[in-house]
Amino acid sequence: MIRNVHVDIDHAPYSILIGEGLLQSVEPLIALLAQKRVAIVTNETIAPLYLAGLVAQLEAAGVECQSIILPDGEKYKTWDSLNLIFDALLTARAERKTTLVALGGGVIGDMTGFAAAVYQRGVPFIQIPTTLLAQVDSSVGGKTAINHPLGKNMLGAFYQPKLVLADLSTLSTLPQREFSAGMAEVIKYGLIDDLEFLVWLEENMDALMARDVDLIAYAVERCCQNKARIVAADEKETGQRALLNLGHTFGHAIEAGLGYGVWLHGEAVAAGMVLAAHASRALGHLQAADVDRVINLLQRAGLPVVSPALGGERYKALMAQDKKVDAGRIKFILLRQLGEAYIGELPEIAIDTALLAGCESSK
Ligand SMILES: NC(=O)c1ccc[n+]([C@@H]2O[C@H](COP(=O)([O-])OP(=O)(O)OC[C@H]3O[C@@H](n4cnc5c(N)ncnc54)[C@H](O)[C@@H]3O)[C@@H](O)[C@H]2O)c1
Ligand SMILES: O=C(O)C(=O)C[C@@H](O)[C@H](O)[C@H](O)COP(=O)(O)O
Ligand SMILES: [Zn+2]
Repeated sequence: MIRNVHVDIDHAPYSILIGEGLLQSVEPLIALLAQKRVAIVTNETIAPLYLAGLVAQLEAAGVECQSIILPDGEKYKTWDSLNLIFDALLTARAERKTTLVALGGGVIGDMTGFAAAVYQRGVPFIQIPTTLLAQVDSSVGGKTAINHPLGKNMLGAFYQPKLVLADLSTLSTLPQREFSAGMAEVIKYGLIDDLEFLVWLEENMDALMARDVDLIAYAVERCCQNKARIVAADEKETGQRALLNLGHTFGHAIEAGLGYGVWLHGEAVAAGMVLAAHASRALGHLQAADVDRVINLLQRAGLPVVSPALGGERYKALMAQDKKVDAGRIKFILLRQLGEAYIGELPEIAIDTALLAGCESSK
């Protein structure tokens, strides 16, 4: 069964196709090519698993394929890696109608999308997400970026793909730690504005973590529906799209503070959502039992719920770089109740209370 979620952005609508074995029949991808030529961007881990099969199918359909294989890891989400893509495209004389195909997780997707936005001022691109995180979140919505040592995803562009092809079968090779990381973003959707889904996740988390394929398919579809709705209403994050940043103000500080790749993005978001829950409790919105519910669900997904002891001043300095900062004031995504997030500010005392409650002791 192929599930199809439509992303209804006026100037750039597209489909998210979700199903098992989609990489075995890539006709929908071929149908969208502006010329019979693609450059597939992937990494050293994914290439041996899925690249040859994809290339064989495309070549059988007469599509000329260039493969660009990058080093693997969040620490390579950099200008240097982006330049490797540009060098390869220019050397091969890739043209304006050549489609870039991102085959991989969020790191590959974010960098390929950015390269596509910039190469010859914009070429088509297609997402083939191969991690749970990429299938439920990063391949959808057109946020593309690289990191800077001073801040996460600081350089990038909004640039939508022409198609997202989420083959659930690729998750069979995904390590459990990475699967857990993706589950953090899944839980995020429930917390933001989908209480019914949050309850469903509480009921089904053990089966999801045991990789029940039907449940995973439903979760991926539900997350994509939620993200598509939010992104279609606010493509460039002038307002409500920022809700998708729940846990990220703290989480990005953890990623940059520890060094990119030490904690996975999803792990940092999980611990960051716990800090956001503690902060929401400090404001009087959540009860202790609500915070425990968040912690319990994340733990059942194999995720960290205690943040590293970077120190309050370091957290605040890193969060002061957040993209949601407005006139020097940090905007946080907070919870009015479970399933209802809002954009707000935090008094210093609430930040301190949250960090005290949610960080490892520095002793
Ligand atoms: N653009 C967005 O809206 C958005 C949303 C969420 C996260 N992100 C970004 O996404 C990145 C995290 O993405 P991620 O969690 O996918 O990490 P990732 O891209 O680093 O992939 C995780 C690991 O799994 C490996 N891998 C990928 N697919 C595999 C498969 N099928 N089998 C075996 N191994 C596989 C990768 O090589 C890597 O080692 C972060 O940089 C984050 O900032 C972007
Ligand atoms: O799509 C969005 O919008 C998100 O915020 C999704 C997040 O999960 C993702 O990590 C995103 O890259 C964070 O955005 P940023 O603008 O804070 O870098
Ligand atoms: Zn994220």
